[in-house]
Amino acid sequence: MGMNTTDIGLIARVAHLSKRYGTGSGAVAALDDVSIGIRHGEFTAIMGPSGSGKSTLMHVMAGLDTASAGQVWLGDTEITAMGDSALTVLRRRRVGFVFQSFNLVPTLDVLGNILLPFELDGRRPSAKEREWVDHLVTSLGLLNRLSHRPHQLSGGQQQRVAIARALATRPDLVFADEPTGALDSRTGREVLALLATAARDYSQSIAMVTHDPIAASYADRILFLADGRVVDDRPRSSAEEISRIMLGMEAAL
Ligand SMILES: Nc1ncnc2c1ncn2[C@@H]1O[C@H](COP(=O)(O)OP(=O)(O)OP(=O)(O)O)[C@@H](O)[C@H]1O
Repeated sequence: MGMNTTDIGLIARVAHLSKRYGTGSGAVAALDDVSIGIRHGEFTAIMGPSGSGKSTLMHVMAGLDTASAGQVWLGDTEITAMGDSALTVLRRRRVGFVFQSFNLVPTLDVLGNILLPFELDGRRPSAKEREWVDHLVTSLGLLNRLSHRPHQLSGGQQQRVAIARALATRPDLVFADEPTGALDSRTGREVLALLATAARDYSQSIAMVTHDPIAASYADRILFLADGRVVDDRPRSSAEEISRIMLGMEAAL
């Protein structure tokens, strides 16, 4: 309890986290006493069968949903103690998101979408931040697409824009929710390789929710959820090993 989250190499942490939906006999325990840490600079996959609580865990960790019990920290900030408006500011400044559906603003061009987090924070990027954005644009292969609108881009290109936007402010933690769910398998692998590179080269902490063993095989670490509980915690594993663990979990349900 005395140790700060960041002192122990964690960028986020949850302790005895529970989330119930509904009341009485219709109540569902989406999360049941979950305690985990997300390590700084790692690409962490959160896996589990449908209904195991993956999305709920991500939403509560990102301050998008409230906990029924337990605590959540982002860095040394306990977000379970914060109100809605403080959480909105924290999400804007310290968290990035990559969604299955890309969630780009259709009326903004690529550059406008990438710079949106600064816009929403009511400021312009500093010279250093603009340099970083230029670097991201180049390394993600978006340089000759900057004035295009999202509908003029392929799915893979749209997801690369979403990744650039998520990394633009160098957030403490990027949450990726089934980021390859809408992509063909080759494009999906490219996107996963980009996320893995962001963790390796930029020490970007990433937490990715997925039910796809191939996607999880790109992660440095894999947390397995079943029935709202953490049931396994593995270092980088092959898609075959991950599939075996998942099959074992489903057989046990
Ligand atoms: N808003 C809600 N109201 C009631 N029950 C909910 C709500 N959201 C989730 N649940 C329930 O909580 C449990 C966990 O759901 P969650 O969406 O977190 O699972 P998941 O692992 O992300 O599933 P999937 O892979 O299918 O998206 C499920 O039993 C689900 O039905």
